[in-house]
Amino acid sequence: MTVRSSFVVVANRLPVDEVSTPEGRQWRRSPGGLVTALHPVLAEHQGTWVGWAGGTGAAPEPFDLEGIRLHPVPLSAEELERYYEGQSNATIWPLYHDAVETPAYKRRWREAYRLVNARFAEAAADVAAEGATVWVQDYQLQLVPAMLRELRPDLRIGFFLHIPFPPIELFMQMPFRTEILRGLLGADLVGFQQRLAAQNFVRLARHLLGLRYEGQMIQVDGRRVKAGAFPISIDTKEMERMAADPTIQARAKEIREELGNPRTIVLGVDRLDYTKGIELRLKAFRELLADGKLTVPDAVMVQVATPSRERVEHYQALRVKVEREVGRINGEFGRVGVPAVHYLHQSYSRSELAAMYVAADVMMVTPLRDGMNLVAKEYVASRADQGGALVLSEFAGAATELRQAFLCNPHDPDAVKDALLRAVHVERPEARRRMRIMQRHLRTHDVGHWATSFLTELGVPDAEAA
Ligand SMILES: O=P(O)(O)OC[C@H]1O[C@@H](O)[C@H](O)[C@@H](O)[C@@H]1O
Repeated sequence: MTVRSSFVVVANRLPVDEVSTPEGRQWRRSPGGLVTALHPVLAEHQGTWVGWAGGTGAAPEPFDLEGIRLHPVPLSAEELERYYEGQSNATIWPLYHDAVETPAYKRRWREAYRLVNARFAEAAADVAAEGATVWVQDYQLQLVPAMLRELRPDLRIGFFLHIPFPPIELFMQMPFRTEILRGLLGADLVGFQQRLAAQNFVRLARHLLGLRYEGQMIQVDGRRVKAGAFPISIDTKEMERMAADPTIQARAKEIREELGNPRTIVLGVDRLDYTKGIELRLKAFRELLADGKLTVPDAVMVQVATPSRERVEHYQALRVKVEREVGRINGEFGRVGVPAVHYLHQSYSRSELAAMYVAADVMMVTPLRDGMNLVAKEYVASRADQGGALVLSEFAGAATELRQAFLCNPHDPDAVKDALLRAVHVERPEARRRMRIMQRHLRTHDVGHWATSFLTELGVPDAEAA
């Protein structure tokens, strides 16, 4: 029997991982910030999360986990290739990130995207109670709001885009641009990470459909659709607590020792994605070694590059480039047993990452374009000792809030080198001052604050539960 909920989240992925235990395969809640933020609201409303459970073929039956109903949506192998790897991650992802890699446009990908979006919309329509609130997440599901409204005009529908929303000139490249825009306009509230992105959206509605707007309110088919900025954040308290844990602190010390107790550890933690600016960061480090401004083993770099979207061509090409650069740096500047760059193409647990944050003197977050970048926020929250320094690209959404970071333009190699050197040599009191201000901001602007602001704006009565 289908359980109906008054609060439904729809996202490409379910917030669960399948793990092997002695009792067999089991589902575990994944540690992401989004599910942490939404858990109280979901639990309070006997909420349902609609999403893909990973894998292809038949989906598991709906199940309950820690007070949330999980409703899996199936994807066939062909849909995985066309909807997820193709349209979502080889068309929309690069286009929305300033086309830093060339987007590919394929009709069969679009068709699969339509079909899969319709499947998600139908699943949401099935599980939503009369008058329920449905919150649709991210670029993989931009057609869902309009499809869902068509099926269920009684629902209150919110949409949040976690990645950037491009300026009109770029968006206009998209072959089915009107359909995407109409899809988003099916929501009552469309949320973005940045004010500029919300402005891009309302201007696009006028440009493409001739719709009138006032401020952030668009008039469409006799309805009002509101756009707004809601910068996402992390579970600050949980990050602070984890980083302060004695076992994490001990592990951080151990990491420093394993690296040979260098004076400066420079850290990068990213999905291996071409938007993240991993190569330009490596290049900046190499040039500083070549200039003699940094030396091995006084300074070492650790780059975690989590495997991601590995069957998509641009990602395969990036891996080759990054690994070539790492090899070049180690070849030129490493010694036996003392590499200059420790490159880790692996996934790490949250606790190991927390220990790396605590161990690092300088964190480098240098995306060419990023909706927010939560790694930057996690690093700041993890430094209860107010040590460390953050180098941050101006093109990460986080730069709007973390103004005390060492900000740089990632397109300018000299600016990246300069920011890195300033972060390496910053005086302790100045570094502490910067960290303190950023930490204060994150304590009030955590992921719970994000969810509450969005849901309150959407008109959910007891959104404070978030
Ligand atoms: O789900 P993927 O393709 O592994 O990527 C990880 C995440 O990357 C984020 O940046 C996207 O906004 C998410 O929607 C996505 O889930």
